[in-house]
Amino acid sequence: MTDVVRLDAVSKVYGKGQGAVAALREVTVGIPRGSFTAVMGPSGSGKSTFLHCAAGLDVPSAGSVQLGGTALNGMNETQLTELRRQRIGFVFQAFNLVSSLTVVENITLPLRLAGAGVDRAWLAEIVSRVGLEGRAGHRPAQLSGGQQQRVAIARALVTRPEVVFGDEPTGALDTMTARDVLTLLREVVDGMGQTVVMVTHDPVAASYADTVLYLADGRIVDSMTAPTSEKVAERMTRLGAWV
Ligand SMILES: Nc1ncnc2c1ncn2[C@@H]1O[C@H](COP(=O)(O)OP(=O)(O)OP(=O)(O)O)[C@@H](O)[C@H]1O
Repeated sequence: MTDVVRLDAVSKVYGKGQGAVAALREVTVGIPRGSFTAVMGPSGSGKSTFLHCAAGLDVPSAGSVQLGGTALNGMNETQLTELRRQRIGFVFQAFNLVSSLTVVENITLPLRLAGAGVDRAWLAEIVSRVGLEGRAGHRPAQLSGGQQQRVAIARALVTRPEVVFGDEPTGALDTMTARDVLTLLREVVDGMGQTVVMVTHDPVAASYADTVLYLADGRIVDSMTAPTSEKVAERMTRLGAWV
């Protein structure tokens, strides 16, 4: 499998001088196309910084990031914004839907922002895959939390991005609803060939991934394939995440 995201010796330092914080330290990793990756680690280990650097939301202090073979280094903010809009999907803990827009308007918003047309067949397929048929005209307030996150996932998929990044996508959901959303993300990988990279604190969520990357103090210190929630929890305990 080819890597859709590549980080080579990526470091990120916030601040300067005495107050400088090294949030990432020479992180090198490749994310294979069509894979589901969970990023875990103790609080402050650099998970969000990793996601932000990989997604072009933040610029590394050193090292290089590639997305689908395109180097992000040297891109200006306009180019990065365009790249994020066209080639990356995002799913956040807080859904981040526009309350005044309907389900379909929310899903197609990235296309309208990019000035692109709507492929009706593709839209119908996405709405069906995320299980929102019959809800197209609803507004977010008329939906459950799980349904709202399904809208956000559909919105992330609508541009056929190279990769979907999730920042605690199930963090605001109850256990059962979270499992439904994780099952959907798994289907997005298995059925659509999408690549998903998700930051999570939850070993159960991580167990839906193909690979778990463990960050500690800004470095990738371990990875695990075929994770189970028990193995993930045990590894996190050894990292000192929950002591
Ligand atoms: N904008 C910033 N300015 C200064 N320091 C920052 C900034 N963002 C993050 N940091 C610091 O960088 C380190 C890594 O932060 P990051 O948010 O990536 O960790 P995390 O693993 O996502 O944490 P959490 O699980 O608590 O969300 C922390 O020490 C944090 O305080």
